[in-house]
Amino acid sequence: MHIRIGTRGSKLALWQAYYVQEKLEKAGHTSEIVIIETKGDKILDVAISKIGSKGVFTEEIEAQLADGSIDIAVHSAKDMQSHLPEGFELIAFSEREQVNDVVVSHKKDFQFANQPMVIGTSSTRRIATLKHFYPEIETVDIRGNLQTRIKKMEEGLCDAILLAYAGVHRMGYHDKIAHTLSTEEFIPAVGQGSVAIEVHESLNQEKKDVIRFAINHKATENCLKAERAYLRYLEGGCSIPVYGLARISGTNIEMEAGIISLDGLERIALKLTDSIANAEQLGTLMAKQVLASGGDKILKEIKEQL
Ligand SMILES: NCc1[nH]cc(CCC(=O)O)c1CC(=O)O
Repeated sequence: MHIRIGTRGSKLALWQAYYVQEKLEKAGHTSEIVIIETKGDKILDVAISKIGSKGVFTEEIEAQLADGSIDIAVHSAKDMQSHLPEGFELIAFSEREQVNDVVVSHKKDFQFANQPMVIGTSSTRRIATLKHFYPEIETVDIRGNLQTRIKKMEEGLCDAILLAYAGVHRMGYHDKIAHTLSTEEFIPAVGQGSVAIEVHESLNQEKKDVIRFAINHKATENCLKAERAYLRYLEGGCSIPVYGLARISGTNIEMEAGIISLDGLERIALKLTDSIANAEQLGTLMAKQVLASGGDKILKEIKEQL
């Protein structure tokens, strides 16, 4: 079968598209990559929260899925909204790689610790978590793709930056990893480390099946079902510091998730377990318990502040 793969043109997005292409090829399918520029790629100097975060990196891609110009779109799973627009669905999740956030530094003798230093990150989740566990550390806003961020750091903006291991690994910057953050403190963003395949419901079923068979990793899919159900119930957009990580343990799924106030003072992190078959219910139950444990108040405050 021949599959047309739509993707953004950033280096990370292209890595993901080639990764999917390779998996399709191994399963005996040919494919081509179609690069699509989105509004989010064109507007570089305005904070995403100001353009309205919904769909700025996906609208143009979804238009091509809907009219059949492309068969699938490839995304970082963690960048996908918890509610997709009507008619779109995620049909596969690639095997998740190491989920941790990492500290990347250009300084040879860099030591990550709770002592004065400047760390670059624009993620509200990472900023609040640093404030909670490492109050001595100062943060500075840093934007752009990985290459741009590393350049800004080397030019002196900060001592180190916080990134997802997955992106650092995909871009080949292992040698700059100074420290791997524990998932106990830095619970990652929902979906971190997996690549998601989006289609329009009109795509023919045989193609959907073939693509799912070539790319989907069942254990990752179950974990992401729980995590995305959690995010969906909270209606947390990407600028809200909620986190959630599910892992398979035998026939069970173990989930750790919560929310943190923007100043880092109030942090909720709960653990729940259920059987794999109840992955989605587990995510929803987690959201209800996080809200009931004070998360509702934190979420309300965050929405007022952002
Ligand atoms: N928010 C941007 C983004 N989207 C996906 C990744 C990395 C790859 C992944 O986690 O799947 C990153 C960079 C980062 O957070 O450091």
